[in-house]
Amino acid sequence: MVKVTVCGAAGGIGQPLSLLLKLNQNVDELALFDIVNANGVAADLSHICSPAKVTGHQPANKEDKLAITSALTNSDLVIIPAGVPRKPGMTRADLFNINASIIRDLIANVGKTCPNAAILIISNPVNATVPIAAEVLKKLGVFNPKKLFGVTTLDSVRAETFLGELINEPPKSLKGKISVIGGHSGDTIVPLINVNSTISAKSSKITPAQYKEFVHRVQFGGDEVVKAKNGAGSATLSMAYAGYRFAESVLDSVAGGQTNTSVVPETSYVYLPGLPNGEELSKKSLNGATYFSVPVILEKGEIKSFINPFDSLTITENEKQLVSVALNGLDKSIAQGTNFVKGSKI
Ligand SMILES: NC(=O)c1ccc[n+]([C@@H]2O[C@H](COP(=O)([O-])OP(=O)(O)OC[C@H]3O[C@@H](n4cnc5c(N)ncnc54)[C@H](O)[C@@H]3O)[C@@H](O)[C@H]2O)c1
Ligand SMILES: O=C(O)C[C@H](O)C(=O)O
Repeated sequence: MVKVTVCGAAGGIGQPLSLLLKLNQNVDELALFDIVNANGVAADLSHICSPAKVTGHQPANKEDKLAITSALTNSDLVIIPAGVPRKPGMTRADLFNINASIIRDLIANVGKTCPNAAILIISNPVNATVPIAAEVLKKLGVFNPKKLFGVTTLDSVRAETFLGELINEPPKSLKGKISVIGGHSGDTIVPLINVNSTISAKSSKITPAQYKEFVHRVQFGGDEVVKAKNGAGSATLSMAYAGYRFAESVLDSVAGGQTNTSVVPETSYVYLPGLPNGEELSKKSLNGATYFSVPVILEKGEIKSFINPFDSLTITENEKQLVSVALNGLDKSIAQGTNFVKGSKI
């Protein structure tokens, strides 16, 4: 019996993401929580003839705690795209003031109601909302670093698409052959295109200008969408696809035990000191950074191990330089998220 809860289910990401989850044959119950329209979205999806039973959970007023509790009770996987998106001219960091408290409060409910669930954080700024979630769970004494995931899959999806266009490869064949590590905003996002020899050989044919443009598009792909939507929000449909792709890996690992070796690891922004060999990676190659996105191997809904990108001899000096820039930006966001919870009552 697998229960998945989506918090923010009526939003631009929440609705298409919930649709994709409704189609997943491994899901027995899909609980949709939102402060608006959760019941409407649930009624709509419930008519689809797939196995998952869909339930809507919408608080009657600000004091109503029953809706979130019923949405989370017995949940195995909680996915959170709740919060505000960017408008043109904003950075993801500008969302902190509103989204930090939304994540803090939702995670406090997760920690109290379904502390063993795997948690996928989509809400921005991911670089800070994941540390917020970790600190809340630590305060509650239920933090399991193997089950807290910042969703950065959209960066991988973009890298596969944009590099595929450049080197004339179907993007599908690039899955797992390039890694996007670091964080999820601007120059904290670091695409590595040399981790696979076949791709590296093809990529070596692109010009330095094309490579520079590729890195920029991966780092600032979100801005392209924000600009094109012109005030109507940020990426929703590509994000629903990406969020589902990551959720599907988690669900596969729940259903099948260890991820099949033919299944490619997805990258996620995680708390390194809580993972086997994570502290070593952090100290040796990341100046002690505590949160970083790395390709993770899953087993039974949690991280079994991760792939250390620095073990690959193919990582270039240029890519190492991108990592050092990323670490500066990450430091500030991690401290901001951590300090926010220190001053909060949970
Ligand atoms: N990780 C990524 O790669 C990525 C990609 C795209 C967007 N995002 C982020 O995802 C978030 C959501 O984006 P969107 O376009 O779906 O926004 P949206 O405004 O369309 O939807 C957000 C939903 O969250 C709900 N919500 C607000 N407060 C809530 C609360 N306390 N509890 C439950 N639900 C609540 C709103 O009612 C709304 O339905 C934004 O922060 C955005 O920046 C992240
Ligand atoms: O750009 C945004 O604000 C949304 C998201 O993080 C994205 O990368 O598309």
